[in-house]
Amino acid sequence: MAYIEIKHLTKDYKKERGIFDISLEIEKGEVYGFVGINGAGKTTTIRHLMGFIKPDEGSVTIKGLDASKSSAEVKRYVSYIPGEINFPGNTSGEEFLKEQIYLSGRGSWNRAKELSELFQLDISANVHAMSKGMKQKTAIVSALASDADILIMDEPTTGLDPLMRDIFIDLLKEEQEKGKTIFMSSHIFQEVEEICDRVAVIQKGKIIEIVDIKKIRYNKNKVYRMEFKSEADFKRFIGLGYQISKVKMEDLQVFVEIHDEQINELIQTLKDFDLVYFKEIKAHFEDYIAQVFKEEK
Ligand SMILES: Nc1ncnc2c1ncn2[C@@H]1O[C@H](COP(=O)(O)OP(=O)(O)OP(=O)(O)O)[C@@H](O)[C@H]1O
Repeated sequence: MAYIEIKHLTKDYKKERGIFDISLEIEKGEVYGFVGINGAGKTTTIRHLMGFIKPDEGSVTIKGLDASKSSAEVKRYVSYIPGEINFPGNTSGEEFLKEQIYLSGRGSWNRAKELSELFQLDISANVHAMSKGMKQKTAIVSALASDADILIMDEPTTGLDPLMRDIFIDLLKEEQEKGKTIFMSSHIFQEVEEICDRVAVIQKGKIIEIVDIKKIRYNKNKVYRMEFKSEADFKRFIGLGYQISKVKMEDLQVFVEIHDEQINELIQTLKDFDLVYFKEIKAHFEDYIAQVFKEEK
């Protein structure tokens, strides 16, 4: 059984709003991304994982426990960062962090202090007087200091500046090395590509694609872009029958799609041509997803 198992999860808010028949399996130690545009259904799904809402249909189990029926027990293993942070009580950041460690019965204050320094977070400030970014950092420090087995995070990088986002991403990589299981939503494709093993894409409440990031990173089908010196060479190359994904006539440029095994043959062929340049176009999750969204429309 998967560590986190979402089975046919449905919450119908009517007028095509909500989530519909979502099934995902997240394995132990996996960093799993959940991406989609605003209103796609990320928060609704995550709130089911935390047992905050009951599904109309389907189920969520975490370590075999029903997230809805055994929500208190599930919380013993899970640290959660909500999308909208509203701190209870009228305390300082420090008091809040200490209280969370006390209430959850796990984690360490030393680690919380260390993380606060890393994020340059002033924990003497009252949680209600904190800026959006400070609140986000406090929630992140609390989640990471708790040393939970599973991290569930709803758009955790919202409100962080690029430097802080990098620090956060590095910390997640450390958590992953410790064997933690991470499920995070995001609308920033670049960050999920950087740290996730797999990514599910949600659109209008439905999963439209589950992407194995390694397959994009180590895809054996590559795209090469080349520019020819003369129009004659440009035309002659096009006539050779290679799989051409795009041409830019005015620049005499050609984009060729080719499998790694054929690359030597292509290079041999090109010896007979005058080129301005030849380079590989790196495939990114963002491009891949743009294509998926285009096909879905
Ligand atoms: N309690 C609710 N009652 C009615 N509709 C709701 C409720 N909660 C969410 N929705 C609707 O369900 C859809 C999914 O919302 P959700 O908040 O899960 O999306 P999201 O992907 O998290 O978006 P965002 O990135 O904007 O937070 C939206 O159309 C939203 O308006």
